[in-house]
Amino acid sequence: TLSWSKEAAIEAEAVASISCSGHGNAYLDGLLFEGVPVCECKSCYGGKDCSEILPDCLADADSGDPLFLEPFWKQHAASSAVVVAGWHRMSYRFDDKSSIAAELEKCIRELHAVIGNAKTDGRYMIFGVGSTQLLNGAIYALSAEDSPSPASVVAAFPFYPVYKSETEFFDSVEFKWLGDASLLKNRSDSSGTSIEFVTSPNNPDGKFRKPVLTGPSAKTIYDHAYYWPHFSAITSAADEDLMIFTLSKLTGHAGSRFGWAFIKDENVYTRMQRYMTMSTLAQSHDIQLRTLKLLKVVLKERGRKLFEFGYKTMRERWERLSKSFSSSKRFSLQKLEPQYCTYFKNVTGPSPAYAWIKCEREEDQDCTAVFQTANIIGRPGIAFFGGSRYVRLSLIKSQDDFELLLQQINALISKESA
Ligand SMILES: C=C(NCc1c(COP(=O)(O)O)cnc(C)c1O)C(=O)O
Repeated sequence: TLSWSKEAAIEAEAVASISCSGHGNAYLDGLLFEGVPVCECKSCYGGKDCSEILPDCLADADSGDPLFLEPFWKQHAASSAVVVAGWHRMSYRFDDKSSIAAELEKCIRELHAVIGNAKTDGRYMIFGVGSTQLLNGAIYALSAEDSPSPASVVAAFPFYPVYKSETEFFDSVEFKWLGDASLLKNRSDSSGTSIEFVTSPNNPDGKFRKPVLTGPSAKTIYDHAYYWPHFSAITSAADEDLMIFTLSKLTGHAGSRFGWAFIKDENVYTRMQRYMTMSTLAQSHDIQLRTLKLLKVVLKERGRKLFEFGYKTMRERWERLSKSFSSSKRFSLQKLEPQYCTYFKNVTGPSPAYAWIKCEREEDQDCTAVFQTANIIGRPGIAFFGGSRYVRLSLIKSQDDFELLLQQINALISKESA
């Protein structure tokens, strides 16, 4: 029979039972009104129980907030919840003096083996506060301390903007943001070390990528945030010296801030460890416990439940979006091909996290503005160094968000024939 944990379970279920009309949630740490947490409504819904649709609401497709997976976790409420004892792992370190939970490390390695998206043997693991922290940790780790000139940090256009903004923010003598990887394509090897971010599949266009730069002084950080069956066919197991993944795009728990890296070279690992120690000392024990609980759900039936749900959701969204754009001459979507997926053991159709839209008309120089006039908020193409003729629309938010986005897109495209 339950004893000390009963109160926590009762409290959690009481809050979960507050109805927000399916268009919002009440949370244990939510704002209290008359002692009860209020409903926090999804965008474009309001009222005490989120039952009111706000008039003339904008379709916000700016952020890659992965709420498309929330329904899955509600369907798996019992197996994905965890009660955290007040005395849970209070020490800075685990008993074996490491900063990462051995069971969680084992579970993550097993997950990659089951999905077949990465080789993890013979590699060290580091946990980070989101992969955001690991990205700069990797830059620091790959920049040589004794080099006469700073390492040049690059990425092929279009690329995830944080690579530039984070590298410039952590302004260092050891590394400098340079820009497009092609700038260094034909350089002589004497021009120092380059560190290239390779995002595969890519954000914003979902395409598979290889490094632009090769050779002994070209180092590469593989960002595989989206290399999961929700968004991409698994074509082979990534087998690189430095690979980064994030819980945000695997389970959708962006707010938990948990990412991990696999590193082959011991010196690079040691330097990255030093970066993590200097920046956050260690990764939260609370989030490691929760991540373990979530990944045990993912691993049930070799990931089938989560990835069938994720892929089905994203595939259907892409099919509906592609159908809408097929009748447009004004806008075009990125071209993605079906691929054989070694995980589903079948050919799977494109299901990218983002639409990377080009405005084809001569006069539509500012594509973001064109969508803004149609009450659609996208992320400007210039943010990815893809040019102002492009705009990125997030396809991974909630179903409410996607339905409103599609409604506004259909209205915009229908005006072409008017
Ligand atoms: C949320 C968004 N990107 C997250 C992201 C991240 C950061 O994810 P974390 O939540 O910090 O683990 C890392 N790498 C790539 C390629 C990403 O796209 C976005 O592009 O809107």
